[in-house]
Amino acid sequence: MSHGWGYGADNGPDKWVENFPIADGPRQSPIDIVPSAAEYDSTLLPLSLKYDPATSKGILNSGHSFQVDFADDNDSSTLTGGPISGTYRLRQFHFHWGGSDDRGSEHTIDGTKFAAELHLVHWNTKYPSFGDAASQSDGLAVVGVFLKVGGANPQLQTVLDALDSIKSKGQQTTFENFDPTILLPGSLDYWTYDGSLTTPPLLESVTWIVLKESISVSSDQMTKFRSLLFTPEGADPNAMVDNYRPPQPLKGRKVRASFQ
Ligand SMILES: Cc1cc(C)cc(S(N)(=O)=O)c1
Ligand SMILES: [Zn+2]
Repeated sequence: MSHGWGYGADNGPDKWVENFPIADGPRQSPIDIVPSAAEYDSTLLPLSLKYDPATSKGILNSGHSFQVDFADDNDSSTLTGGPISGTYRLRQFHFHWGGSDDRGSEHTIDGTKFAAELHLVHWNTKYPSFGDAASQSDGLAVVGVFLKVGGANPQLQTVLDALDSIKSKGQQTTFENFDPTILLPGSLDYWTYDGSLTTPPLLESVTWIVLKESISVSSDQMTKFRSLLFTPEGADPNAMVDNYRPPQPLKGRKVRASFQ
């Protein structure tokens, strides 16, 4: 039984192309963002993120990260404006992080890694479902937010307090009445480019919207992320750390900025 993809030496990002040839595709993510090379686009609209806390459902250890899932059977929690057309519904958010504070983000800025990165995943309601949207070139929109080590983040702590209940792969618990807006920085200025999912199946269906302003996280809070396990209960424990893909070739893509 060949083991599935992961982030280890034998099944990590450099090996994914063996089972997912799109890994070498023309619009892969993440990328290194070079602000001086990004083009200000005055036609880009402000982001409009409208989330209803009543749509948050549960929190799950997926074995690759942890995610908070949202009810997406109506337009209660949506992304509109920004670089996208139409309405995209919030599906889930999750994080990527490192084994130490000097690494962990997927996107980088002028080669600088952050300790972690938050992804808020939305799907285009012109398609009937998330699954359908995920295979379409304009199917998904992911808002990325960098976590920079500094002062403790009280808003993040409410999420981290739930991690004791989902230590192992496959564990989940309820996580209700949570508004992810509280995780966002003060400014919604962003860079945007056409990319992909950053984990298999690496589908090239994502409009990436990476916020310029980071949110804070303390070193102690980073330790909490690292208390999770890649492995299910009863298996040899393998700490969930370094669950990030490194930047991929730009291959001629333009990165636009919503700000000057
Ligand atoms: C596989 C996968 C699924 C989802 C919903 C989101 C991602 S990511 N890391 O590109 O935001 C990856
Ligand atoms: Zn992600």
